[in-house]
Amino acid sequence: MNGNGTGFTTTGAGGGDSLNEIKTDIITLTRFILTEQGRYATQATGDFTLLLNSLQFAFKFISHNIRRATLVNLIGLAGATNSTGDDQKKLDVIGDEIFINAMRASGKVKVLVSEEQEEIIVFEGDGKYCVVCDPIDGSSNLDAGVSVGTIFGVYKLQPGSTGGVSDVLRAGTEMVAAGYTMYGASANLVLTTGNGVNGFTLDTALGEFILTHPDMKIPKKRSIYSVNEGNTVYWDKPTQEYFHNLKYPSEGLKPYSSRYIGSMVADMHRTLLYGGIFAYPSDSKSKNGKLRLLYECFPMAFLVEQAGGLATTGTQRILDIVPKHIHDRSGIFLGSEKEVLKVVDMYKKYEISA
Ligand SMILES: O=P(O)(O)OC[C@H]1O[C@](O)(COP(=O)(O)O)[C@@H](O)[C@@H]1O
Repeated sequence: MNGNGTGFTTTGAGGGDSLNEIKTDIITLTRFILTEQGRYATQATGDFTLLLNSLQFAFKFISHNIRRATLVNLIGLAGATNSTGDDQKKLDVIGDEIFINAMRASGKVKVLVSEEQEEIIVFEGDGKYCVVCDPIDGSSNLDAGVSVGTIFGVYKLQPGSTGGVSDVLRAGTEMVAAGYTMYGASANLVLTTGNGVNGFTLDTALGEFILTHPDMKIPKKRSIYSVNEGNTVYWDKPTQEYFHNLKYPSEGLKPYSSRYIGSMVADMHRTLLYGGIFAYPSDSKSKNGKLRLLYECFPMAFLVEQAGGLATTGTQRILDIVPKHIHDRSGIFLGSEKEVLKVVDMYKKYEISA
């Protein structure tokens, strides 16, 4: 067991490296999950490992198609809209199909929710997991080659259930695993099963996700904010004052830096690594946010909390919310603990309660 609690070394010390620095003792995702299941899941049946194997196959297949999209005319619109009214990109449809087929083929999934599907999908068989996903998050950036990603969350089927919407209309606190794969310079999978957060990088030559970021911890504070300021006029007073204070700090303090890619996975990957705060506040009139609770907010909130950060609406912990519909949306602020606590304090100052 070494200092980073994962039991694995990524620096080579004791990792059995051969003389010329070729890493010969690499930790693949499957090896990592098998060890983790062995350590945490007393009655590990291997079902979760098989589910994760199907998930990583879907990520590799989607990554492959995104990389060659311009070459094989997979760029542009598919000519249809999805369940929440967004124009579907061709890769939204391809990513969705790849994900659905992989989850069906795993034999371990009973219920699937996808951003691209109006209703839940209930698979044949005795799968005991429910998966919620956004197959291609940030797809509005695809044609510009900006990083996009797949976001997912996993619930256990409720005891005695034969698979229905009530298996997924549950608080985020009931999720047993969550993560995202970002398709950027490389494909990065960031995963939690409730025992911390670990990051893996796809080695396309080996076709394996390799542990490269063990035991990720988000910095407690960092002067970086990430929000679409074009929406400022729609924000409520606490949100407007909060971001105003970051840009016009009191005497002697430096203003925060602004970073916004417009692809939640990419903005969250940077926030997890560097710290700071990402937000998509709700509209003060409709009280509606843009990002979907089940397959965008919950998985990211689970990861951030497991990495030592916080996730809130401003007045409520994101993971405590119980959705009423599978495509419900919510306002969200998440990231470094000290940054998010300033948002909570601002809402308290305005006495705005949940
Ligand atoms: O363009 P906006 O309004 O800033 O919204 C950007 C946000 O919307 C999203 O693109 C929504 O995701 P989808 O692409 O999955 O619909 C997020 O990735 C991103 O954070």
